[in-house]
Amino acid sequence: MLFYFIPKDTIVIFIFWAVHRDPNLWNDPDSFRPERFLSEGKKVINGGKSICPGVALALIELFPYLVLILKNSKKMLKNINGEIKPVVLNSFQLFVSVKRLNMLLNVNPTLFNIFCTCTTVWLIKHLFNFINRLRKLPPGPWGLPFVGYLPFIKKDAYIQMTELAKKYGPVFSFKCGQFDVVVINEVKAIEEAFKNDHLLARPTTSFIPAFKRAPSIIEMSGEPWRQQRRVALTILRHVGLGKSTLEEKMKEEVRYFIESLKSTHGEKIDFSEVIKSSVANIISILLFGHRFEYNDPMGIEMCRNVKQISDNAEYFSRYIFMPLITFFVSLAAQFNSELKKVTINQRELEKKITIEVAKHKEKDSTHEIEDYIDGFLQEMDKQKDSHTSFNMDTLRRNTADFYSAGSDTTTIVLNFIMLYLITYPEYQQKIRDEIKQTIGSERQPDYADRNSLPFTMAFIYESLRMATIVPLNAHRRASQDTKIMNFFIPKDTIVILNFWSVHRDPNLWNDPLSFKSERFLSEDGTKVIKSPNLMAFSGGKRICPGSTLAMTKLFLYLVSILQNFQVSAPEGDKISEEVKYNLNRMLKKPMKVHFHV
Ligand code: HEM
Repeated sequence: MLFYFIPKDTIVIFIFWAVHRDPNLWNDPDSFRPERFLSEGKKVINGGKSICPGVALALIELFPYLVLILKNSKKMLKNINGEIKPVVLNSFQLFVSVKRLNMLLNVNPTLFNIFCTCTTVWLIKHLFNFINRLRKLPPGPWGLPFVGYLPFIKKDAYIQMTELAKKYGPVFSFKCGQFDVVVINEVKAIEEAFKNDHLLARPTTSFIPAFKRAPSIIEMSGEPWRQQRRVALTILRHVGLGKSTLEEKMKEEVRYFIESLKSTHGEKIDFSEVIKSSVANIISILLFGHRFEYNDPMGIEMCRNVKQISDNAEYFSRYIFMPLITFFVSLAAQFNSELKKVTINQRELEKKITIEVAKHKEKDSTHEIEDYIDGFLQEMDKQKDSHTSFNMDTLRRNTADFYSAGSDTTTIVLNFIMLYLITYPEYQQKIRDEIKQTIGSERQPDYADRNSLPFTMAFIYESLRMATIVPLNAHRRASQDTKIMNFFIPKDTIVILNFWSVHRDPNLWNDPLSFKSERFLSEDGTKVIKSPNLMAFSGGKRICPGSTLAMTKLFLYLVSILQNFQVSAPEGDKISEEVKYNLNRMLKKPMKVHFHV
């Protein structure tokens, strides 16, 4: 520094006094003159990396005290000999001044003392926690008092988080509302998080404030979540998940869908509208034991409810960080149209599920388990404990969650797949050729055909990477103090896994912004390679339980569509690639598509 050598471990003392009294820096440095800070003044607070972490808070706390005292100070300072005198207050004098203020305000002195003591204790505790938190947590951006970084979170939060990771490193943190939030980016850190059992819990808030009292399987934590997930997977496997019996029913559904496309005779249609009822039917079979005709009002209404929830859930990304204001948010629902629509549609969806549950309860008690509702009702009979989470509320909420998660996500990905087929016609042709050579045009595809359709599978993987429809995962919560990459994560911190940062990482993918199916193929193009860096369904013990079902659906729909049709945008139309991000990342505008035989 300034050409002086400072050996390692030397104790370094900064003499701020010398700077603050330097006549070369301050005109008349011994005089008290606030004006010097009004225009080209100098800073009096130490800067650099070791800046006191309490600066912001210290300023916030000093400001109201100063204003409060000076609001009433004229009398106080004049008291001595009738003229205003400059005073320097140390903390004791400040305390005495506050007491004098009490006299001036004419408040009960005991109450006033209690108030001042409580406020001081609260401020000291707050300051202590604040500094302690800063010392322990991973680095990250500053926010405002109380709300933290919340007001600065942008609509495309996943892009913002990826940018922040470039500045602060793969594990960074910020305060958001009442919570500390840790964002985990990059493949190594996320893989470590997948293996960490202390990061399996969810935030204590509900997706929708009005439904807070009965959490669903997606919202649950700890033992109730473990039990619900184990029982749900057992029932779903029992009724066909991952078995050929369900695949046959799925193929039947795909046949109905292809027939409905044929009946359009090449007219342009809104693909997102027609696909959603068919995709929802597959999860309906698992949950309710039956599908709905495409013109059945109940099926149409349920799909509409899910779409409305998904389209209006933008408020959620902000609300989740402020559970303390749940009550006010619930009240605000009367006025907030987005939250109101989500609440109303969730209620309507659950009402229809209640009707299905009632029909199931009428069945003969000795019947076979045919679907999720049957299995859950039977589990309720077994679990008589009054604290059990196997009750009617949870049944209704879980069924709604499975119905939404099982239909909306797959529909969103299929919309992206249509977009990529139209945008890259050379890929569309390559898939069609692959189908022609292996399956032909007569036989309906099975999921087992994926082994002889490597390019088609590579196209699906690349679509999942490019679309990354759940870029910031469903938020997790640290159930215990823990560490990731040696960074401390305190209990109850909200933990966000940033899959977008992995799927766009140039160190993992060559030219990550371009759509290139070949990246998932072996060099000779004969084998598909499923990269561990593709995290579309998350990972670890809380991985999406519907991943195999989703992959089967994506494969069967894509192959059946291209076996029967050529897909294109209507002449003169440019399909919009604009996306929006609510709970999921999805295409913003409906897509009109031509299906030519
Ligand atoms: C392409 C389609 C899909 C994608 C991209 C997807 C993605 C995800 C992701 C990222 C999670 C969060 C996991 C975590 O917390 O780490 C999740 C959870 C979940 N998914 Fe999926 N999913 C899809 C399809 C499905 C389907 C078809 C079902 C129906 C069975 C389903 C049911 C669920 C459920 C119930 C959860 C909550 C699991 C829990 O909290 O334990 N998903 N999904």
